[in-house]
Amino acid sequence: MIAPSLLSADFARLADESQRVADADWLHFDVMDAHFVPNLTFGLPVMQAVQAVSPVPLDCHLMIDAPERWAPGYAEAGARNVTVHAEACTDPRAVARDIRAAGALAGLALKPGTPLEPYVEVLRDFDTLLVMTVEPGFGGQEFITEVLPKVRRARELVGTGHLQLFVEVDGGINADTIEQAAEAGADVFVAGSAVYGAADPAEAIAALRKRAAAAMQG
Ligand SMILES: O=C(CO)[C@H](O)[C@H](O)COP(=O)(O)O
Ligand SMILES: [Fe+2]
Repeated sequence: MIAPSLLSADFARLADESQRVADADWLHFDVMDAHFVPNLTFGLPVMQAVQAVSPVPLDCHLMIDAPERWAPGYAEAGARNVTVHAEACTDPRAVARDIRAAGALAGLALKPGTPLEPYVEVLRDFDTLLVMTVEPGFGGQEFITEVLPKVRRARELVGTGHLQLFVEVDGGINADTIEQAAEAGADVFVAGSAVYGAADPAEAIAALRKRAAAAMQG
């Protein structure tokens, strides 16, 4: 699945920008609070406004402190998937339960330096694992190749049936890096600048999808 990130869209035209990626699978919505990450974007009221007009289901990535307080609201508003950061949660299982009870898929995100192993059992209660391939906070950064073993390990755990979840990668995904991520086992690809920075976002999505599918078959 390809999930363009609105972080790289024109914030003054969010309705149009969601229409421009109507062929995408999920529309990635990066919530930043200037505490968990050193940047501030948008929150629940803006998400509700986008949700009302978007032709694509929303994938909310909450880069915020105290996600337990806010995550269920995004699910209640109609998000398809709501992801919280492991580093910000005191009880990730409880957050997953609340997100699912409110009707969305539940995701757990790991920063590049956060290991997977301590979260393997917790992830049995989640639907999505978001592996950050840049330090969270900004779009347009370079893909961190060193994170790929974490993607491989997650795919292995899904392959053996220990986990059942989407393996999503976020940060620095473009026509080149998407192949490495797909080969390592990712199946959801967030792309901000590679989609919204392209002259034709629909074409960019199709090209990314094609490259990922070819790499996955290989
Ligand atoms: O979570 C994020 C940053 O914290 C964004 O989703 C991500 O950076 C997408 O932007 P790009 O594809 O330009 O790297
Ligand atoms: Fe994100």
